[in-house]
Amino acid sequence: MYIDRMLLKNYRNYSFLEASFNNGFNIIYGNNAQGKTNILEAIYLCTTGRSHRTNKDNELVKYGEDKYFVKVLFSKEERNDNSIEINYSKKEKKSILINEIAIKKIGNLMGQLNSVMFSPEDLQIIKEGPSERRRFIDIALSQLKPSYFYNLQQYLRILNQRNYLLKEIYLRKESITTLDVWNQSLAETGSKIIAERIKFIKCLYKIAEKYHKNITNEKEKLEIKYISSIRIDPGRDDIKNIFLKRLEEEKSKEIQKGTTLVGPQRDDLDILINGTSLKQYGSQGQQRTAILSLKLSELEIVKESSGEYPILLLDDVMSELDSKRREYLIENIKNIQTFITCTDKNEFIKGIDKETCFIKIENGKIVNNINENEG
Ligand SMILES: Nc1ncnc2c1ncn2[C@@H]1O[C@H](COP(=O)(O)OP(=O)(O)OP(=O)(O)O)[C@@H](O)[C@H]1O
Repeated sequence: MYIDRMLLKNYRNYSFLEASFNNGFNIIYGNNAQGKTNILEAIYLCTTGRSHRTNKDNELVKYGEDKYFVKVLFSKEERNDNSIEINYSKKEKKSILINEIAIKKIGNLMGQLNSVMFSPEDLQIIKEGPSERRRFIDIALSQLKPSYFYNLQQYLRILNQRNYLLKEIYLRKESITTLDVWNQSLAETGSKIIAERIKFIKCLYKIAEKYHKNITNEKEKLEIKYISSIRIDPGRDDIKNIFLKRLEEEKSKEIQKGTTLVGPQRDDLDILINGTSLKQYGSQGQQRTAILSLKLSELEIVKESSGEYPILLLDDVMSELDSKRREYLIENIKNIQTFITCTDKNEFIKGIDKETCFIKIENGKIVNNINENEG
């Protein structure tokens, strides 16, 4: 799949933008703070319905305006005139249209236009707390499987209600009579989420391990394990029953604390290099290589499951990688439409041997849009 054209109105620092892209590399270059990332953000918005930088649509509206408009026109194998349009006004709700038809739920957007974003902030997946790692899995899986997205939304609703009930039980003991019903719903939905995550991480690990081995000349072995707070033995245990058992075990502690202590909202990933924790002992370079391997495997998983590569968004990452890793990345994304932001376009000319579109951005405007073949 690839994006042919994009339109923006009053989005971030763009009053109006109309841009055409090619199916290969699109290099968006210019000085700092000119609006390069804003273009990638708008593409990402059309794939997930949310910005990768903020949850607040207000922030996306150009200063002094009260609504924004984003539209991308894209081709897929089965149809080449698809469109996604997002309209947001500070006074009304956000509306999303797929092929000119408004969708009722944001979940309908998932899987329409897939993208993988790779930016320096992705290091947080390794460096920060578990919520960053869960976010990574949830975004990837929601695009792959809209049913996962719906389950997750439902799970979060049940979790909120159950947490509310736990607080109430602490004050009024008799409220405990309804806890079992909530436990059943929580375990039913939560076990599906855990099962999907385990399956996804298994696939991701299998592919990422190979990439990592190649990049490091077989010196490093990358391992990724799903660590569940309900302490299951992946593939062997009946997740729902173990979940219910763990809720029973934690019951009095949960009532004391007024919150649910086990479930997918508490799970994490263990990422290891040669058997030791990458977060604790890995160098910045090793962490970057691991992220590169993860992102490359994500591309493969989307291709395997949907039949088409997603769009790749590389925000400022090229300058963070050494030349060997940069060449490895370029070599492995040859058949993927890629958007690259950078300050110096000459940095990339070496190694890019297919048609490349260079787009120079200055203060929220395209100052050229040339399709060049730099050979
Ligand atoms: N809602 C908004 N309205 C108007 N301008 C905005 C809005 N939000 C951000 N900006 C402006 O957009 C610019 C930043 O855009 P962006 O993040 O795309 O920069 P960039 O070109 O990728 O820069 P860098 O190379 O530093 O990463 C800044 O000038 C900022 O003031």
